[in-house]
Amino acid sequence: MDSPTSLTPTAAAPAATEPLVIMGAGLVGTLLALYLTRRGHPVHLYERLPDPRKAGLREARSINLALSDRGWRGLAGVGVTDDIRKVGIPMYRRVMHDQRGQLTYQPYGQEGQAIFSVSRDSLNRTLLDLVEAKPDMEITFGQKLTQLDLPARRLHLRDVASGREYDVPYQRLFGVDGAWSAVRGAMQRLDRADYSQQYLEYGYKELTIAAGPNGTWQLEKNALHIWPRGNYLMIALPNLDGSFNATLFFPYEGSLSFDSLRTPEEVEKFFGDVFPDVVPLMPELDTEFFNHPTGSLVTIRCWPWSYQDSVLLLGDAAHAIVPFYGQGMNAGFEDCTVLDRLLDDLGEGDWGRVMDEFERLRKPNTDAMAELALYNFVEMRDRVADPRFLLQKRIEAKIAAQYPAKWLPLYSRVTFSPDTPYAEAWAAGQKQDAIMARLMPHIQVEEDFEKPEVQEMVKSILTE
Ligand SMILES: Cc1cc2nc3c(=O)[nH]c(=O)nc-3n(C[C@H](O)[C@H](O)[C@H](O)COP(=O)(O)OP(=O)(O)OC[C@H]3O[C@@H](n4cnc5c(N)ncnc54)[C@H](O)[C@@H]3O)c2cc1C
Ligand SMILES: NC(=O)C1=CN([C@@H]2O[C@H](COP(=O)(O)OP(=O)(O)OC[C@H]3O[C@@H](n4cnc5c(N)ncnc54)[C@H](OP(=O)(O)O)[C@@H]3O)[C@@H](O)[C@H]2O)C=CC1
Ligand SMILES: Nc1ccccc1C(=O)C[C@H](N)C(=O)O
Repeated sequence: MDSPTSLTPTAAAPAATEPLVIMGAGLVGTLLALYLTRRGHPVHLYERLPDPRKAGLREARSINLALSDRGWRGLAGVGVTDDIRKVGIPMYRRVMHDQRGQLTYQPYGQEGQAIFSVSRDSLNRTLLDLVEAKPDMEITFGQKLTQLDLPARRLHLRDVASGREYDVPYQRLFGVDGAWSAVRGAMQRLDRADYSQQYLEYGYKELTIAAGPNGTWQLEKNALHIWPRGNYLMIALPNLDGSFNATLFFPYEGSLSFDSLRTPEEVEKFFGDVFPDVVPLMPELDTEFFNHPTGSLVTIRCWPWSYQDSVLLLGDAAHAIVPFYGQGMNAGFEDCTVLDRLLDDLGEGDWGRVMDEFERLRKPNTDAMAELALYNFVEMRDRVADPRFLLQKRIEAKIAAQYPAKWLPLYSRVTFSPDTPYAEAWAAGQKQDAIMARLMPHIQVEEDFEKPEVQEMVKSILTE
């Protein structure tokens, strides 16, 4: 994890009575609230949407999420892992489905290592329950931030139900209002604010693979399923009720695209041709395809993430990434861990310093994660269908077993490390890719790895 270096702790400030304001009660906002309240601060959370626990399910997108070690560490810091573990399903491997319905497998890590499928809604509700149980915590739902006066430290909010508009002063504001952050929007209008957004030419559509009789799973339960098709892909993550949430990542335009599938017949023909094994398990395919929204996919980078000592962006508001590594929420949870650690190390006497240090530590790592997410897009839609790639992964696992001190696969560094900085993982992964490019021409089948000349080559490369 990003750790502060050679910093002198400053004296902790007396507990502030004015609440810290958090804008956005999504995944990261609620976790952040738990961290800040644990430090003795009153917290006021504002959220644009109604309380999901009262309003029922909205038409949620990204229905389930992969939670991995960084996310678990973030949850562990406020002692809530047990609550979440109850609603998670471990996924130990990728299962690839080819066009004839044949399966290949790729374990995520070592025996017993898994990423967890959790429902966004359960996670959000659980975190909200935990937040609400704390004293000195206020959550106001249905309040949308419409304007932010940064120099005057004043929020302008609209009560969504009544339309009433009002101002709220603050001393410290945490902008955790997601990829389309209004807090960031205000900061972007300042002098020397950098901002970029890059959309993929792909969108995503969420679909359902039905549960079998008595809530049984019709595909392997403890796995993440992938239908890699070169230029596009579908994935599926398991739910507790026996269903799977499938997501099609597909071009917006072109000969095979959202644009080209206009009728139920076209959708059925397309799915029947390219995903034949799963179509019989998707009885609502047509309705869902035409009724569910098509989501866009974007990488957002900005700088700075803070304003004086009064505003800090975290989570997607600071670094929205495409979902292909399953790390957006995990990175946001890691933001909370890093901020908490900085507050321990630096004290709370100088928030400006804490905020500066936070963005300095986090930015290179979330930039690296943005690259990794794009890298995994190509891997998931294309490379996992290539037997040579799967062979390479098996060889990497053998190298890791033989030289554990020298080789940890990139996926493990990103996913199964609670704290390796993303930038360090990405740099090591690029080096490993270069090594594998030298080695693989000498390996045609798995047994070739045992040949003395290959063993010699591996040894010599690793000691270079
Ligand atoms: C298809 C898909 C799959 C994904 N899969 C994974 C995965 O497997 N693993 C993973 O780690 N990540 C995944 N992600 C990323 C993950 O969803 C995000 O990183 C995560 O939701 C970010 O949390 P957040 O709290 O920063 O933002 P959000 O969860 O978006 O929360 C922001 C909150 O702020 C509120 N808000 C917004 N604007 C305002 C305003 N003006 N006023 C008041 N409130 C406001 C919103 O209503 C929302 O509740 C996925 C994303 C997508 C799209
Ligand atoms: N990096 C990525 O590719 C993606 C990341 N995500 C993350 O997951 C979170 C939850 O996703 P989900 O529930 O689907 O949220 P939504 O995509 O439904 O977005 C929530 C709100 O953000 C605003 N919004 C959405 N798309 C855009 C856009 N292209 N430009 C400007 N504003 C937009 C809209 O606000 P209004 O109604 O006021 O206009 C919308 O109602 C998001 O907040 C985001 O952080 C989600 C999708 C893609
Ligand atoms: N949650 C996701 C959402 C969309 C796309 C991929 C994921 C993944 O989790 C991929 C997984 N990490 C993998 O590498 O197989």
